[in-house]
Amino acid sequence: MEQLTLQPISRIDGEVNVPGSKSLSNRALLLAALADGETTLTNLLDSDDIRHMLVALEKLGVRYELSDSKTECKVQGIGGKFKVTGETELFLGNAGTAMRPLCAVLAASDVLVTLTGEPRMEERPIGDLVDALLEAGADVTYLKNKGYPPLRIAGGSLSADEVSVDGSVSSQFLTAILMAAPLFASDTLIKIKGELVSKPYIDITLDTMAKFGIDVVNNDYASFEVKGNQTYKAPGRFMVEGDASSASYFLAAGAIKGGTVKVTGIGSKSIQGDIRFADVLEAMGAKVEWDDESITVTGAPLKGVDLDMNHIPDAAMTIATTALFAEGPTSIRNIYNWRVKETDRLNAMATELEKLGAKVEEGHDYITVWPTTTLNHAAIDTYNDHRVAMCFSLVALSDTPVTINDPGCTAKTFPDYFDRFATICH
Ligand SMILES: O=C(O)C1=C[C@@H](OP(=O)(O)O)[C@@H](O)[C@H](O)C1
Ligand SMILES: C=C(OP(=O)(O)O)C(=O)O
Repeated sequence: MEQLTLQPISRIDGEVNVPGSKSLSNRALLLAALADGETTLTNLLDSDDIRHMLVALEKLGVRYELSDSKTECKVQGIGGKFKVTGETELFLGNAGTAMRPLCAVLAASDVLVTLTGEPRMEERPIGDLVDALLEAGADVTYLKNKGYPPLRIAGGSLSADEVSVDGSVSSQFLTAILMAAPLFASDTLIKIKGELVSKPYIDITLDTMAKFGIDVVNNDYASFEVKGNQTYKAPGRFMVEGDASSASYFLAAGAIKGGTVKVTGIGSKSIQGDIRFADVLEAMGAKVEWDDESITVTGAPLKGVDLDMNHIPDAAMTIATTALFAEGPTSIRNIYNWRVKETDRLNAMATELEKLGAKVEEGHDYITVWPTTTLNHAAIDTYNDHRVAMCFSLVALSDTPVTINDPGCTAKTFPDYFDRFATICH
C-alpha cells in the first residue's frame, strides 16, 4: 500500500485556489444534460466523483466536449428526459451526488438501467429515496439488499400530487426528488418526514435549479412545491464555485499554524453551506476575513468549542483534527450521518485520533476530542475516505510527523490535495 509521510511543518502561509465544488459540478452536469440548449461549464472539478457522472451521462446518450484540463465542459442538453433503448449499466463508484440524483431522474425517464457502485456504495442507504419514488409510481428494484444499491430502474412517467421523503439520513434524497420533479407528469408537493439534515445542500440544489430555469416554492424546508412537465433551460454558461469543503483543510492549517492563508475561488457570496466552517474557526479564536471571492484566516491560539455541526457535515471532519491544537475539549454534535458516508466516519475518526494518543469519546451522533501535549507518530488508516486522508494531514502541524496510508484516496474529490497543501507549508 502506498504511504505518504509528512514531516513536521514549522510555518503555514500562502494563497490557494481551490478546485471546483463537487456538489455544484455534479448538479450542474446533470441539469445541463437535461436542459434545452448548450451549457458551457467552467471550473468543473476533475475528480473521480465527477468522472463517474460524466461516464454515466455519455452512456445515457448525452454529447459533451471536455477540455484537455477537464475543467471546462460544453454539454449539449437533450431538452427533456433521458431516452435510451436496451438495458444500460451505470457504475457510479462511491459518488453520492451521482447515485442519488441519477436514481430519481432515471426513474422518471424512458430507460432501463442498473445503478452499481463500489462495495461501500452497497452499504450506503438509498431506501428513503426509493420509497418516495415508489409513491410517485416508479419501478425500482433492489438487486442485492433491500434499501441499498445496486438498483434496477425501469423508468417511466411519474406523477403524484404529494410525495413524502425522509430527510433525516441524507439531504441527497430530497435533492434527488427536487431535481427529478420538474420531469413528473403532474405538479408535486414534496413533504419532508423527520428532521432534515445537511440543510444548506438543499440551497445548493434550489440555486442550481433556478440557474437552469426552474423555480421551486420552499415552504420553510418543511415542504416544497414543484411544477410538473417542465424542461430545464440551459443558462449558456455555468461557472462552478470553488469547493468550500476542500477549502477547510487550508483554512484550518492557517488557523493552527498561521501565518495567513487566503483561499480563493469561494467567499462570502458562495452558495455552499461549508463556508460556515470559517465561523467555527473564528469561534475557536482564529482571525477570519471575508471577501466576495476569498476567505483569509490568520492563526491565533485556539480554544475548544462545543457545537452542532449538522449544517457542515463534511467540513466538520476538519474540526476533529483541528481540535488537537486547541486548548480544552472540542465536541462536534448532531453528526449521526457521518456513519453512512464513505466509511463510518465517527468510528474512523475516533480510532485514528486515538492512535495519535488523543483522548476521544465517540457517541452515537457526536465526537469529543481532547488535545494532548505530545502526539504519537502514527500510520493513519484512511478507509478509502478522501476526507480522513485530508484532515489528518493537519497533524503534521504538530512537532510529530504523520503517515497517511493510501493518500491516493483523495482522488474522490481532490486528486492533487497533497501537492496543493505543500504550497502553503514552509
Ligand atoms: O448534496 C450534496 O452535494 C452533499 C450532501 C451531503 O450529504 P448528506 O446530505 O448525506 O449529509 C454531503 O455530505 C455530501 O458530501 C454532498
Ligand atoms: C459524503 C461525501 O460524499 P458523497 O457525495 O458521496 O455523499 C463527501 O464528499 O464527504
